[in-house]
Amino acid sequence: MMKRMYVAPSLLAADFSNLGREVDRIAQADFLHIDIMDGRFVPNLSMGPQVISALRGRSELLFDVHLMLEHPLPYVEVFRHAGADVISFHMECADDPGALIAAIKQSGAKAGIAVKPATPVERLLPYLGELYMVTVMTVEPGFGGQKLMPGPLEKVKKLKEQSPGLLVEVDGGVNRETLALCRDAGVDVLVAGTAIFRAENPSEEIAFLRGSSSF
Ligand SMILES: O=C(CO)[C@H](O)[C@H](O)COP(=O)(O)O
Ligand SMILES: [Fe+2]
Repeated sequence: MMKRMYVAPSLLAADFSNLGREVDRIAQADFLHIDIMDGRFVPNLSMGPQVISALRGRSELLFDVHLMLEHPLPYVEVFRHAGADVISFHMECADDPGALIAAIKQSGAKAGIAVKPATPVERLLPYLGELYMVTVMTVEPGFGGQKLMPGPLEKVKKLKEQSPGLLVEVDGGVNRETLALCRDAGVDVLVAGTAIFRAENPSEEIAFLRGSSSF
């Protein structure tokens, strides 16, 4: 029996002139992945809390907010208030990961940590017991539409061995072609922007990635 994976379409690849309608097109997903970029930690800017607030009334999906911010702490409460269910920050810019996890939990959200492709998984180990999710980046953060790097998938295996109950998400370049690599590594949550939002039929892509379809 194939493991059923969770699917998190990444809003970054949606048609920004029609975000409400775009969210309706992926209503049968599990999470909505929302990339927040500050132009400092990553060389790109994306969107702010207003977009999340605007979509919150339109969607019942769990909002999985991926903060690519150099200084995330002051924004935890802001994004929770806007409607985030899961808030993940980057290990590479966390002076005090314990304090960030505590702030996210205090806000009422579930806590996650994301890691860039070159960041060793060992840096996460002290925090695994406190986390709902770890996001393993399979591209350099900053842009959608890149090619998946297989190397970081080794981290997924290690994380699942250490902490079987933790949700391990992969982010970057996930599509029909790279799905098997992710599945073999033991991934729980697939982020897919381009593959889902640029598809003619996003529902079909979601079902295919999830493993509940025999396309
Ligand atoms: O965090 C991200 C980029 O920093 C995005 O979530 C990611 O790139 C998803 O887009 P795609 O599926 O098109 O690769
Ligand atoms: Fe992301």
